Amino acid sequence: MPSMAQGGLRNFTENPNQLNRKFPNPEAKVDPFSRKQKIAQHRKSLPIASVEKRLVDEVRKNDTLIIVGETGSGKTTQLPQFLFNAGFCRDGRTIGITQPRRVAAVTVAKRVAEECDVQLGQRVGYSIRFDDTTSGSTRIKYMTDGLLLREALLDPYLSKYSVIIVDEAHERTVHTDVLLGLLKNVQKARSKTSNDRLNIENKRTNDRTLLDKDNEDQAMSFLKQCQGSKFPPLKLVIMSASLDARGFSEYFGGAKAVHIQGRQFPVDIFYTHYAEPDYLDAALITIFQIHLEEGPGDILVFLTGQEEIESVERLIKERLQQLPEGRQNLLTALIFSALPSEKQMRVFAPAPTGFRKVILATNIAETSVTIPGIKYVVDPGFVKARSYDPLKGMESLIIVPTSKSQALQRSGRAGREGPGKCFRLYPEGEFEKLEDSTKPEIKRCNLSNVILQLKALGVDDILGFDFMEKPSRASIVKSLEQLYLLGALTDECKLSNPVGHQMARLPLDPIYAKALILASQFNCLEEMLITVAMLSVESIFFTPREKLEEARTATKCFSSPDGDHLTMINVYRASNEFLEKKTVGLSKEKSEKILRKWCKDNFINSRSLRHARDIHGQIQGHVEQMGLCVASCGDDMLQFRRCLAASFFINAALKQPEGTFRALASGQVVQIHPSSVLFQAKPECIIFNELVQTNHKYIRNITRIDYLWLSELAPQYYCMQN
Ligand SMILES: Nc1ncnc2c1ncn2[C@@H]1O[C@H](COP(=O)(O)OP(=O)(O)OP(=O)(O)O)[C@@H](O)[C@H]1O
Repeated sequence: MPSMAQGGLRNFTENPNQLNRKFPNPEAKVDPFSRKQKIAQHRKSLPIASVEKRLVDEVRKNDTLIIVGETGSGKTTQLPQFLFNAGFCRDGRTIGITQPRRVAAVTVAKRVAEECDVQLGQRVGYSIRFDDTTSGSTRIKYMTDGLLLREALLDPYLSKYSVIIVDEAHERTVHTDVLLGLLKNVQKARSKTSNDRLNIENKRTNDRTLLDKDNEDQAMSFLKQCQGSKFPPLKLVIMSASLDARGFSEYFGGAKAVHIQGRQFPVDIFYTHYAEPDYLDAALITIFQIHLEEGPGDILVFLTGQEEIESVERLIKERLQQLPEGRQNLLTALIFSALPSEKQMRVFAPAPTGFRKVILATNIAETSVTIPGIKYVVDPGFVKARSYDPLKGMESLIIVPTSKSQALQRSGRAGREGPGKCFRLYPEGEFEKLEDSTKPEIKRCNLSNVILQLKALGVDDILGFDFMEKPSRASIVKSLEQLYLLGALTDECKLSNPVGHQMARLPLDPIYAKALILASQFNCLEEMLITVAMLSVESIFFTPREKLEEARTATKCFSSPDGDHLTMINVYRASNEFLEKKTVGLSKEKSEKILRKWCKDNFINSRSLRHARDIHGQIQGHVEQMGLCVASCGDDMLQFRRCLAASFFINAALKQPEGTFRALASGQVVQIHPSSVLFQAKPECIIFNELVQTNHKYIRNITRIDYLWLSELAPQYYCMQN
C-alpha cells in the first residue's frame, strides 16, 4: 500500500462563495471567564440573541410560525428559553420541542439544562422511547417526534403543551409528517374548544334569558366533555436551517415565516476536482490528509451504515500503524443508530490531550447535534435511504446521493465553536445537480406503522387525512391490506380488538408486533423475543475478509440447518450460558469485558449483541405489561418455525429450478444473501425478513418452512390467492 504522502493526497477546490470568512478565531483568545460566564457570553453572541423580542412577539401574534435560520444560529437551544422567559409556561404548561433523532433530543436537553443552570429533569428534560428524564416541574421538554405521537394516543389535545416546536422539519421523517397533520387537527380542536367555551360562557352571562333549556343542557354537556380541556390555543413553531418555507406556509394556511440572518462561525467548503470512484477510499485518504496537514480539531465523517463505519474504522487503525509513532495520535469514535445510547454518547467525550478524534457517523449526527471539538467535516455525499415499492409491497434500503439540504446540515456540524472546514468528496458541479431537499420519507416507506398509529389515534379515514404531502393511494391501500392480513384491522377497516390495539401499543413494526402476539399463542414468546431483538440490530456476525475461513469454522457451532432465526437464537442463548457460567459475582464492567472477548473469539459483533440484549429487555417489559404469556417451546423448534411462518407469511419464497427464489407476494426473483446459513442449502420453501437491493436482490434472515404451512397458518392470504 502506498504511504499516505505518496498514495492519495486529494486536491480540493475551494468554493469561492464561502461564508463570512472574516471572523476572528476564538481559539486564539485567552478566556478569562468561568464556564457559567462563558456560557452566558456564548448565548449573547448567537445570531438569534439579537432577535429575541421579535421572535417572542411573532409567536404571540401567530398561532403557527415558521422559523428559518442558519445551522448553529441558536434556534434549538435558545428559542425554548426565550419563550419560557416570556411566560409561555406561566400556567404550568410545557414547551415541547421535537427532534427526528434520539441523540439530538438527549444532547440538546443536557446543553439547555446546563445553560439554564438547572439539573436535567427539573425545568429542562428529555423524553425518548424507553428513557424519560422529565418530572412534574419540567417546562422545556425535548423529545423525539415519534414520542409526541405516542403521547397523543393518551392525550389527544396534547393539553399540557402551550407551544410545540417541530425542529429540523426539513428532514420530513415519516413521524414529522404525521405529526404535522395531527398538530394541525389539535390546533383546530383546541381553538374550537376555547372559542366554544368563550361563546357559551358569553351567552350564559350576557344573554341568559335567550338560552333555552335544551341549549343550556347541550352547552353544559359540551363543557363537561371538555372537562379539563380549558385549553388555550396551541402555538406551533416549525424550524429548520434548510426548509421550503413556502410549502410549509401553504400547508398551515399562509402561516408567517421569519428568517434569522447570520451565522456564528464561517465554514469553508471544499470540493474534489474529479468524481471519486470509491468514496470510502476517498474518505480514508481525506481523513489522513487532514490529520497530517491541518491544524488541531476533530474530524466528523459521514458514512452510510454500521458496516461501512466498522470497515473504515479497521482501515484507519491499520493505516495508522504505518505512520511514524508521533503521528499515530488519532482516535476513532463511532455513532450509528444501532449502537446503544450510552455508547453513542461516547462521541461527545473530548479526545485526550495530544490526540485528534475522528468520528465516523451515519446521518444520525447530521442535524441538531453539536459535537464539541469538531472542526472538520468529511462528506462523501451519500446516505442510506428507505425505498418502497407499493405494487410489490416491498421496502428496501438503498444508498443514494444526499440532497442539498442534507449537505448543508452536514457542513453545519463544523463551525459551531469556531471556524470550520467541510470537504465534500465530489466536484462542485455535482452539488448543483443534487435535489434541493430529501424526498419525504412518507413517500418512500411502508405505511403500515403510520396507519396503525393513526387508527389508534382515532383517525379512520386515512385517505382523507390532511398529510402535507399525500402518500400515493397505492401505498396507502397496500399498507391497509397488509394490516388487514396481519389481523390488525376488521372488515370495516377499524382497529381490531384486541389484536390491533395490542399491536399499536408495541413500539415495533406491525409485523414484529404481530409475531410477538402470535408467539404467545404458540408458546414460544421467549424465542420470538430473542428473534425480534436480534433482527433489530445490524449483522450479528463479524467476518473480517482476511479471516473468512477462521470465522466460518468458529461460527459453525451456532449454525442451525433450519436457518438464520434459529442460528440467532443459538448465539443469544450461548451468550447467556457464557455469562451465567463465567461472570458470576463479577462487576458489570468486568462481565462486559469478558463477554467482549468471547464475542471476538467467536466472530460475533459484540456491539450488536449488547444492543440486542438491551432491546430484548425493553420489549420483554412491554409484552409483560400487556399480559402476554412469556413461555418457551424448549427444544420443539418445529413449533417455533411454524410460528415464524404464521408471522412472516407475507415474506414467503419458493425455490426456482435454477436455484433462485420467487417471492410469493410480489413475484420478484430474489437470491439468498451469502451471509445466510441457508446460502448453500437452498431449501424448497422459506420465509425471510429483509430484502437488500445492491446489484442483486438479496434476501436475508431466512428460515426453512413447509410450503403446506402457509395455507394452514395464513389462510386469509394463501387461500385467497388460489
Ligand atoms: N452540547 C453543546 N456543547 C457545546 N456547545 C453547544 C452545544 N449545543 C449547542 N452548542 C452551541 O450553541 C450553538 C447553537 O446551537 P443550536 O443547536 O441552538 O443551533 P441551531 O440553530 O438549532 O442549529 P441546527 O440548525 O444546526 O440545529 C452551537 O453552534 C454551539 O456553538
